[in-house]
Amino acid sequence: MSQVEWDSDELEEKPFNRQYMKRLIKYLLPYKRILSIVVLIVLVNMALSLAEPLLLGYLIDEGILKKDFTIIYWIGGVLLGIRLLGWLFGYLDTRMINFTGQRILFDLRQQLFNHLQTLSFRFFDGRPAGKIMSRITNDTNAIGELINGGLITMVMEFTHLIGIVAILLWMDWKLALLSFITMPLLYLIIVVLQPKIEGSWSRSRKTMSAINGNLNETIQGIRVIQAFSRQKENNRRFDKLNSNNKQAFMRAITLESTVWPSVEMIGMIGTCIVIWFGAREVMNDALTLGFLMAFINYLWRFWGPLSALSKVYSQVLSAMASAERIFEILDTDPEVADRTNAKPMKPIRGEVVFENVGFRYGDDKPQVLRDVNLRIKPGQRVALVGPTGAGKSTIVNLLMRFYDTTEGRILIDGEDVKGVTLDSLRRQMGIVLQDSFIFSGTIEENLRYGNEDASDEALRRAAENVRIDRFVSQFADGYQTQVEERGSKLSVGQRQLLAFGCVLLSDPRILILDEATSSVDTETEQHIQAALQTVLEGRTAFIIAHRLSTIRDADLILVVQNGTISEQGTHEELIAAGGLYRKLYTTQFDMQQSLAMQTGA
Ligand SMILES: Nc1ncnc2c1ncn2[C@@H]1O[C@H](COP(=O)(O)OP(=O)(O)OP(=O)(O)O)[C@@H](O)[C@H]1O
Repeated sequence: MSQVEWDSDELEEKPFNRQYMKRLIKYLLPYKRILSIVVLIVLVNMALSLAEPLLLGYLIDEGILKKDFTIIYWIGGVLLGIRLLGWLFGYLDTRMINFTGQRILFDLRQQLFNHLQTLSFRFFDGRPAGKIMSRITNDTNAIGELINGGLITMVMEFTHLIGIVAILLWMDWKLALLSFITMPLLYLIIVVLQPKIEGSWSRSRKTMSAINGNLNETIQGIRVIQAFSRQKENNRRFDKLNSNNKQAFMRAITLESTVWPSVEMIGMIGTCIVIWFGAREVMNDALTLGFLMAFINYLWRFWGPLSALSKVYSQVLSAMASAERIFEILDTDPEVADRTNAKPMKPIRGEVVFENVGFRYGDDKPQVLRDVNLRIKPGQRVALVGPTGAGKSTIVNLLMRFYDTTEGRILIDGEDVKGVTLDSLRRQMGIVLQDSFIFSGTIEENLRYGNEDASDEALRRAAENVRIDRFVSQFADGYQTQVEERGSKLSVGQRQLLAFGCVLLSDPRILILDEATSSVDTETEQHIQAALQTVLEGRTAFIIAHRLSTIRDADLILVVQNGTISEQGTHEELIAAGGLYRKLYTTQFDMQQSLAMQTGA
C-alpha cells in the first residue's frame, strides 16, 4: 500500500485501480441478492423505456397515418403503462439501492471506527485529528455515493447506450453510421473539456474545505483571536479564501454551461443529417414517417447516458482516492498489540522495574530515552522531574504501553508488560492527564468512565473523597448535569477533580498523574492536593511534577535529563547532593518567594 500523504493537500482523484475496486466490491457481496434484484429491475426498466420510440413509430405509421383509433388508444395505453411501471420500478430501485448503500456505508464506517480505536499512539502522532475525521466521514461518503448512485447509473446508462446503438444499427445501419459522423468531434470535446470541468469542481471543493478549516480554527481559537484583536487580519484571510471559492465555482459553472450545450449542438448536427437524408427517403417511400421519428427519438436519447457516464467516471476516480485513504487506515496494524501467547495480567501489587530501557518515537527519530533503570516498590510514590522535553511523559507512556520499548524491558510484579494482554494491564492502571479530557455526557457518566458497574454508594464516596460533591450540588441537575465535550462548562480545577474521581472509582493499582501546570486558585489547589492524597493512597504512583513544592514528601524523586535518570533519591537526599534537582528547587523556591512578596501574600 502506498504511503498516503497526510500533511499536504490530499488528492481528490486517483487513477482507476482494479485492486481497490475489487476490495470495494467485497463490501457489496453480503448484499448480492438484493443488488441482483436491483440490477434486474433496472434492466427491465431500461428495456421498457427503449421500447417507447419504436411504439411511437408504430403509432404514427399504423395509427395516425392509417387513422386507426384502436391502435392509437392501445399504444397510448401501453405508453402510459410503461411510464407507470417505470415509476414503480424506479421507486423500488431507489429504495433498495439507498437502503443497501446505507448498510454498506454503515459497515464501512463501523469497521473503520473499530479499527481506529485499536491503533497505537504512533498512528495518531503527526496525523491531524481533522484529517482522520474527514476520512471517516467524507471518504466513506464518497464511496457511499459511488455505490448509491454511481454503480447503478453505470449499469443503467451503459446498457442504455449499448441498447440505443444496437437498436439504431438494427433499424438502419447506414443511417446509423451517418448519424455517428459527428462522434469524433464529440469525443474530442468530452475528452478535452470534461477533465477541465472536473478539475475546476475539484478546485471549488478544495477552496470550500479551506473555508471550513479556517472556520474551524477561528471557532476553536476565538478566545486567542479576540484577546489579540486579530479580527481584522482574520477577516482579510477569510475574504481571500471566500473569493477563491467564488472564483473557482464561477469557473466551474461557466465551463459546464458551455460544454453540454456544445455537446447537444453537435448532437443536433447528427440529427439534422438524419433529418435531411431521412426526409428524402420518406418522400421516396423508402422509409416510413414513424420509422424516421423513432430513429430521431433514439438519437436524442443518446446524449443523456453519455453525460451521466462521464459524471460517474469522475465519481469513480474520486472514490479511488477515498478508497486509498480508507484502506491505508484499515491496513495499518496496531503496533502495540497482544502477542499470540499473551496472558492476562494477575492482580497487580505494584512493583515496577525498568531494565535498560531505551526508546525512540520512530526509526528515523532521535533516541529519547536511553539506559533507564528503575526499581519501584509496591505503594511507592514516585515523582518525575526535569526540564521540558527530557522524557518524563515518555517514561509513563511506556509504562502504560502506549508505545513499546525499543530496547530493554519493563516488568510489573516481575511480568514483562509485553507478555500480558493490554486490556488486563490497562484495566489495573490509571492515568490523569494535565488537561483532563471530559466526554460529552453527564457528570456521573464521566465519573463512571473507568468503572461503569460501580455502586451508587461507591460513586458517592469517591465524589466526596475528591470533593466534587461540593460543586456538583450547586448544579440544578447534580450528577446528571450534562457537560460538554472537553468539559467547557467546568473550570480547570473542577475538571481535574472530576478526573481524580473517575480514577478513584476505577481503583487502579498503578496510578500515573501528570500534574496540571495551569495555575488554579489557592482554595482549589488545596482541594486538589487533599483529593490527591486520597487518590494516591495504597497505590504505586508516578507523578510528573511541575511544582516541586508538591512532591517534597515523595518516596522517590527521579530527575530526568536528556532521556536518562541523572539523579534519584528523596527530597532531602537530592538537595544534599547539590545537583540539578537542588538547582531546579531553589530557582522555583526563589521565584515563589519573590512572587509572594510582590503580591503581599
Ligand atoms: N509523539 C512523539 N513523536 C515524536 N517525538 C516525540 C513525541 N512525543 C515526544 N517526543 C519527543 O520526545 C522527547 C521527550 O518528550 P517528553 O514528552 O517525554 O518530555 P517531557 O519531559 O515529558 O516534557 P514536558 O515536561 O514538556 O512535558 C522530546 O524531545 C519530544 O520532542
